[in-house]
Amino acid sequence: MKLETIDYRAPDSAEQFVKSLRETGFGVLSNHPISQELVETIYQEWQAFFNSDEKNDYLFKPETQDGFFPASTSETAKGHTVKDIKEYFHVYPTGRIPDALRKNITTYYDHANSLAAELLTWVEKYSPASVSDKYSIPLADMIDNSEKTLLRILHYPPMSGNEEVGAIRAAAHEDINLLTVLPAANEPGLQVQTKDGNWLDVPSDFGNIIINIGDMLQEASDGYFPSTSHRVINPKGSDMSKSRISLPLFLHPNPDVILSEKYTADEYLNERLRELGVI
Ligand SMILES: O=C(O)CCC(=O)C(=O)O
Ligand SMILES: [Fe+2]
Repeated sequence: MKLETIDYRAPDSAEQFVKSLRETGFGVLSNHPISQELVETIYQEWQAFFNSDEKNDYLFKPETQDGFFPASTSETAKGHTVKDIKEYFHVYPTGRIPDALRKNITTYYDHANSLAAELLTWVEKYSPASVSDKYSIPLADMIDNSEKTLLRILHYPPMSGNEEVGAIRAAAHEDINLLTVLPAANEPGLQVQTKDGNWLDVPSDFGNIIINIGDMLQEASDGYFPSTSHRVINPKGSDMSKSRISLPLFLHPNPDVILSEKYTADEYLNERLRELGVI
């Protein structure tokens, strides 16, 4: 298996993109409309924020899940026992955001959401009728003005050498949401698991946008679109002294959206958050 980078502006980009999602759970787009300059500025601004003590003024609230999640309370991926080596901040439209960082991050949130809605129309268009018949409403409408869509700014600190044995930056996991939209991070490390169980580097050329399927789209498509396991491995050699910043946007439907015969979006999310032990 290989992950091909798809030119967003190519005449057959939609079809190729959905084919890649179906076969690998991932799609990589170049030449897309998200400003790389904006992404770079965000990486710089948030690196400074994570390096400062100000982050501690924004400790996350369990009820709303917005704010700063320190490394000490960071996630343990489903099925794992060791915490990931990361800290992060959750941006929601109604959540807390430091004033100085608000403008760029909310601009990015809006732009990435617009791209995401377009990509969901691509997924819908190239879903076989037997699959799209199962969608309760058009996929793009599911996320329209959703306050549940989450932008996570992740900081993987330099390796100290004192990490817990077996800990990695992000242990293998699947995302909970419909699709995840992720600009290539400022350092490599993201890998996707192939059907035969091997780990493959996701092309991380700066400027690419990486999209992956989450469990909610897998549920809504009755398994046609696979939610693929991915992870972020630790750097080696001189890269150990470098931080890594990444910016996944997790597309969440409005809570009342019917995902499948079994679940609304809200029921599905709560079940998963309970399993993770964060609510
Ligand atoms: O940092 C990355 O590149 C990916 C992060 C990720 O998979 C996640 O937070 O769900
Ligand atoms: Fe993920």
